[in-house]
Amino acid sequence: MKHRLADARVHAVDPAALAIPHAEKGMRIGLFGGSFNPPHAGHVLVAETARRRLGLDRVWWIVTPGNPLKDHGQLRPLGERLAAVRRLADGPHAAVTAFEAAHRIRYSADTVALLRLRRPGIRFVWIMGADSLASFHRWQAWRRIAAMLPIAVVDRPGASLATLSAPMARYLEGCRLAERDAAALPFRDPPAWVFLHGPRSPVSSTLIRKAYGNAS
Ligand SMILES: Nc1ncnc2c1ncn2[C@@H]1O[C@H](COP(=O)(O)OP(=O)(O)OP(=O)(O)O)[C@@H](O)[C@H]1O
Ligand SMILES: O=C(O)c1ccc[n+]([C@@H]2O[C@H](COP(=O)([O-])O)[C@@H](O)[C@H]2O)c1
Repeated sequence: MKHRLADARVHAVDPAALAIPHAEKGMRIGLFGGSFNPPHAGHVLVAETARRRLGLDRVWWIVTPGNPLKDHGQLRPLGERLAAVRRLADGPHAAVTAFEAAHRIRYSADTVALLRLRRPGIRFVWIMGADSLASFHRWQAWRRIAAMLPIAVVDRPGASLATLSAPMARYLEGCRLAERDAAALPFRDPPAWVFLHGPRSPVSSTLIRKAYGNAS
């Protein structure tokens, strides 16, 4: 296999999912990174909200080998999370990938840098829930990420107020688009971001794990 293997868990992953998805020049593509441990209806709502409001051609669900800020004790194997995401995110507007593992990538800054190199001419946008906005300043090289691509933040119950006080929101204060201009975001030079309100889902992977007796 041509990919370098990150660790033994990658052996259990469909090799097709370890490749960077195909994209045509000029496409608008949302990058939706997540642990998806497990994936749920809230994720589908985020992907669909971002796709419709930003006018994206596709959303790439990037299943992380492991969020560097989270404890991995309860993390299901990559192949299992990938298969579960595939069951939820099918259709012509979705691609599901685990290419980060094949490239030994831990940090999203490296994910974005690699994609810009390997897929030039694509209008990438990073997609995240509002809780991620609140902790974005703890991500490795977060200012560099914001300088590399526009960011769309989708509202989440319990995290809405974070927009006002989060260090990222303050740092990027002058670069926030009005929500009515969301469709222009993929065409904006970074840094640029938008906060999308709309239907919200209270579901979380933590709640699901707890419901199935797999707490924390
Ligand atoms: N219900 C939701 N509403 C809005 N955004 C969400 C929701 N659930 C997850 N997200 C966003 O989806 C991305 C992936 O989230 P993740 O896979 O960590 O799910 P989670 O439910 O937050 O998991 P956990 O409870 O284990 O922390 C993150 O950007 C997160 O903010
Ligand atoms: O790069 C980082 O420092 C970093 C820190 C925390 C989270 N992330 C990424 O954020 C995405 C969402 O993670 P999660 O666990 O909240 O689903 C996923 O792609 C992670 O790799 C990235």
